[in-house]
Amino acid sequence: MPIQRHETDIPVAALLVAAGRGLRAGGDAPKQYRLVDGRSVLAHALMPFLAEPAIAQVSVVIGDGDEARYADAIAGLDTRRLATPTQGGSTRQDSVRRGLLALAASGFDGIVLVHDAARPFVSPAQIEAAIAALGTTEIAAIPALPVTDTIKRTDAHGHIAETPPRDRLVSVQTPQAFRFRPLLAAHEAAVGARMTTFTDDAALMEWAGHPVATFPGDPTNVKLTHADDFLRAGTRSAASLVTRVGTGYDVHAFCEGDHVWLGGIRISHDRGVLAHSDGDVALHALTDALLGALAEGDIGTHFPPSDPQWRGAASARFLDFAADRVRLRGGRIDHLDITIVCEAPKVGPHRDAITAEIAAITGVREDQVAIKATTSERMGFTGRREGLAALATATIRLPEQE
Ligand SMILES: Nc1ccn([C@@H]2O[C@H](COP(=O)(O)OP(=O)(O)OP(=O)(O)O)[C@@H](O)[C@H]2O)c(=O)n1
Ligand SMILES: C[C@](O)(CO)[C@H](O)COP(=O)(O)O
Repeated sequence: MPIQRHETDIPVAALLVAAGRGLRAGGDAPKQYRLVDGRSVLAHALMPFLAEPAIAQVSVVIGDGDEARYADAIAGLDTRRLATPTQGGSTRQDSVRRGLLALAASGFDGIVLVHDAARPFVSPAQIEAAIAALGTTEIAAIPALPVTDTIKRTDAHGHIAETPPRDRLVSVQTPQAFRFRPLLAAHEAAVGARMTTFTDDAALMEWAGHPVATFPGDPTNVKLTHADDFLRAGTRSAASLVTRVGTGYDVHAFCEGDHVWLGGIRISHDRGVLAHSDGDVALHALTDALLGALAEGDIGTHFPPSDPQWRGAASARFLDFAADRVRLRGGRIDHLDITIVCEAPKVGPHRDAITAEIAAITGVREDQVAIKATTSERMGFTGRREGLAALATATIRLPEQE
């Protein structure tokens, strides 16, 4: 697994706490496992962390008995940087502490981003802002938003006791960024001092005497807390993403050989294909379709044929890159449609395997992948069995603000 580093070369880990019971939200399952726009809240929250190149490791803290729900939630995600989940505690504070201890046991040290699984709308920009805000000098940095309502403190009878001046009040969110060792030490010290009612990790760091910096939060990065939040979440999620469609086309000529690669599958054939990479026309067309939907150039822009490192490369790498770009931009893939044009080899017997392979590479369900094939009725270069062609269409959704 390639471990990518923060620009200061300090390893960065993300810790998502998902062990709460969601009592205020109600429902049949803890809120992080409920679906918003076809995906669990936890999957929404995880995806931008899994796609962030600066993050080397993502750990999730889950509730006792939630193992099957967790397995369902992460199915189809890119789990290469996802650690085995840790069992949480009875409070958020205890769950974070347990997650930190598991990270320490794995030998981790560096920067940790602590995020609520109940905040599914976290953007790649907020994750990058958290890392940047910590920079090389801060110990803690948290996203903060100025409050727009007047905030009051009440007494035990519900009467107003105080109206603090609003100009310095902020409401804070996650992801909160910390130097790992001081955060773990603060958590351990708090347990030792029986200080167990902190509602965020920054409050723990304040208690331990550390300065906590702020950076601008994101009003859309709400925490789903009450049942009504789910009604608003469905609307927000659908409204904030716009549909983009991209198309791709690729051809390769046959040459001497005994197999071709099609849709990530090696198929025995009496010809090979002339290509710099493995010559998989289906994956090349699909990569271009995704890059087209993103308006981020084409396969040659990112993987120039003049670059020797791509000689013989598995085209799954190109497709994986394009699918990661969608996630990194906070988007999602809705549908992938491919038509392969050739007289031979026959695609039908391999359709299911190709579908499964493309779904696995791109992190979508198999029912979001359509594989079709046709001959060109013996006309043209495919009809004369001189080569293979593929066309692809990718439908994705991207955040509107982009
Ligand atoms: N024992 C706990 C309690 C909370 N959390 C996590 O901390 C985040 C913020 O907590 P909150 O919104 O309070 O979630 P719940 O505790 O699940 O909600 P409730 O208080 O309504 O039961 C959530 O991602 C939640 O899963 C956790 O990991 N372990
Ligand atoms: C961490 C947090 O999301 C920051 O706003 C918040 O404090 C969590 O509070 P809760 O009591 O767990 O809902």
